[in-house]
Amino acid sequence: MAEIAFRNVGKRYGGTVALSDASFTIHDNEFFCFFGPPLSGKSTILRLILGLEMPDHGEILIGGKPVNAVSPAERNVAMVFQNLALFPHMSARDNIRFPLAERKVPQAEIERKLADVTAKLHIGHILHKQPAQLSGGERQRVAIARALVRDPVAYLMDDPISALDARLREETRVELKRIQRELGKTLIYVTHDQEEAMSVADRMAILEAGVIRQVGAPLEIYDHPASTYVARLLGSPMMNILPSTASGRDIRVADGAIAVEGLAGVAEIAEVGVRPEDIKVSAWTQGQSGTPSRVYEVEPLGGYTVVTVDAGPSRVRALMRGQPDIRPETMVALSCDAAAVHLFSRNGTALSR
Ligand SMILES: Nc1ncnc2c1ncn2[C@@H]1O[C@H](COP(=O)(O)OP(=O)(O)OP(=O)(O)O)[C@@H](O)[C@H]1O
Repeated sequence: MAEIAFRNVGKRYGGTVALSDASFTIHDNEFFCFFGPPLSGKSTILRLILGLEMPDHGEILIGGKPVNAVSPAERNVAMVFQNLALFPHMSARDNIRFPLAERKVPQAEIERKLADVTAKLHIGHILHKQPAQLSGGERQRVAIARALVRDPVAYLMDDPISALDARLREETRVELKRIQRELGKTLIYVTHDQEEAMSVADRMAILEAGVIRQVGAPLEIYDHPASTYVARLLGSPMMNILPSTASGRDIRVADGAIAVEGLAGVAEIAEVGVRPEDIKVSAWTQGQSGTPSRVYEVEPLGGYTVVTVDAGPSRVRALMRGQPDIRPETMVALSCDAAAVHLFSRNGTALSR
């Protein structure tokens, strides 16, 4: 059992709060991501799990047992190096054997573990190669094999693919997800890339300045962000957060520039959120009811198009499929289904209706 849990864990460095009263549980065999902007506390969490840092307060549990007083070696969680670095002068085989040879594990046991992990990761045919002769995906499998050979209860990765170019990053994250599924081991993963977090994680925790703001499955958080902070972090283009005014129970969004049929509000509402893919854009025709808006810019991206519109006091982005016939400076009508609208209070927390 490799469930990893934090109970009210806090960590300061001098006057800086790196992690504030964090509580979460990472389940066994889960691909769990920590996601947040730079300096939000992601690496601090990994160092606390590894035992490289001690919490100021709170309890860390691995497999149900408190480990605050347990040394890093005895915790048996493995860190996969940043950018999946391998020793360049060693073959894949020697790279994988290294952590065991270093610990003076008997030769026969090294060979047995090597055979086991190579079979699991399907890399038997590349063991003789040097890292420079391997593809990005193969290097990744070898780097993971080197971490796994110790048979850790969980393995940790700190922004492991951030230095790769965009295309290789996309390939690598698919590969990572597949490897984790095949191995069925707990993988704890740090990234500052929202698309990467969404694509790989079974569940994720979103951080802001040392505070965990929301924990859940990526799509659950995407569909039900608990705050404007979280809403803005997930999705590209990001969610439009728009001022709203309520008259009675009716809500006017962006001074009426976005028509939302049947949207009923709650008293505390201050802002509404609408995802770009939920905004409908249609050409404005003279004499039509509602409020026209001017198209500010159009970005054709092939499979879809981003249309930026000056809607009342706000600039709104809409994501449209394909290549619609919409030009800059023309007038359009904007609308949205009531069900797709998120309501937020003045302090940015989500309101239920
Ligand atoms: N050893 C340290 N000494 C002093 N302050 C530290 C130390 N390690 C982290 N911090 C501070 O703690 C906070 C959290 O840092 P942390 O490295 O955990 O963030 P992060 O989200 O991993 O950032 P990044 O994405 O840039 O790696 C930051 O304000 C950082 O400056």
